[in-house]
Amino acid sequence: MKLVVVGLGQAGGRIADEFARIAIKVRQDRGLRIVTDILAVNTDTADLSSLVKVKKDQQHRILIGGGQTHGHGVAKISEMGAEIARSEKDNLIGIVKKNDRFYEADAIMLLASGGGGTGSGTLPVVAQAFKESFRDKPVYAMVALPYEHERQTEERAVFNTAMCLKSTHAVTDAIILVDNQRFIRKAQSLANNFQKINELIVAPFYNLLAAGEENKPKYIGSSVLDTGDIKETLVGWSGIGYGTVDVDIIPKFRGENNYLKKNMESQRGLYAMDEALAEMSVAINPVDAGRAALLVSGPAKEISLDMIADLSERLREVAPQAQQRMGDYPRERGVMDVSIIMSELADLAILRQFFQDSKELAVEFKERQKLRAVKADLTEEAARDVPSLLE
Ligand SMILES: Nc1nc2c(ncn2[C@@H]2O[C@H](COP(=O)(O)OP(=O)(O)OP(=O)(O)O)[C@@H](O)[C@H]2O)c(=O)[nH]1
Repeated sequence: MKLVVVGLGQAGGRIADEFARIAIKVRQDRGLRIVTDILAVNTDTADLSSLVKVKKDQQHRILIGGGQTHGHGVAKISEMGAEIARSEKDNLIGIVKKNDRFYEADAIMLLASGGGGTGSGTLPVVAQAFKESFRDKPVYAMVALPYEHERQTEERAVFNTAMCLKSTHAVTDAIILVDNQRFIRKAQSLANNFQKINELIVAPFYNLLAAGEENKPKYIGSSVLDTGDIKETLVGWSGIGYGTVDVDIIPKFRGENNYLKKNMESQRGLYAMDEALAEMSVAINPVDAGRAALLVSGPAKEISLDMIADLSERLREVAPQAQQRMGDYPRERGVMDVSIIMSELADLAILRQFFQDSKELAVEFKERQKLRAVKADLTEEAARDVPSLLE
């Protein structure tokens, strides 16, 4: 599968940069193309300059709203991000279309954080514009949700996220939710290490995108998870998970007993699958998933039909209502990994929390505004009889 990747705002740009890194790696290591173009769009010049892999020209690092922000961002005001995007959308559509390989792209992936102002505000507006202009390509969004401490202390982060999610859901084919907090559960030191978090976020896409593009017969699995499968799976609220196991962690069976040998192979796959489920990008209830896709990748010798059947059975157990798609990709060396997409999720507690909190915040913001207006009137009243120095 080939994507046009567009990162919006600082987080979006950095995640796009990570997509650029893996795209280069897939091209070098496997001779495959998984993206047709990667753009970073921002209201902040410094954020654009700090990227590493996204091409440096103005057609790839795109400054928008320079007239309003003078290149300094929108300071968390997502309404301003949205307004800027409305005036720049035709320009962005033009840039995306101009790329020679655009016709090869299977879908568009937009990336942003929910908590800032540029990414959260521009995302729904750009998604809607792309959806209307590029009718044959699905538009997906990936949204990084704020950390727990930001949810507790930064009202704007909650409010922006809720507005962004509600609006983006209305105009995209799927939203992949990425809860930043889940990526620091294991190691608190990751809190300030966005590069590492972004690597973890993007890791599942390496094989998921490459598997369907593979053209060498020996690397084509018995069941290919191709672009059509991913498009059929990615619908509505979605999460993504990735698990990996060292092939040597469960020693190879060297005896003659085929049953035990197969059993050990399956154990490796199941181990990686359990990790992928435990490490989903957002807390989900898999029982609630309407669609699921699983890709297992590993050395050809280690992937058997029995193992795929076992993984499929486990997936059926954990997500019994999901329309299931499975694939194998005999490519990796030394490791076996499993990538999982869970989609069409209806029961997401974290979403309800964002919407509920921001509903209360909206009321509070109005109250505060009223109070400020009353106080301003009182001050003006008090100043009325003071002589002015101006003519
Ligand atoms: N996953 C991830 N999250 C990030 C990254 N950088 C910032 N964030 C999160 O994104 C939110 C802040 O949004 P930014 O993307 O920095 O803001 P912006 O969209 O550029 O908007 P403004 O700065 O207001 O113009 C916070 O919740 C951060 O925790 C990143 O590289 N990766």
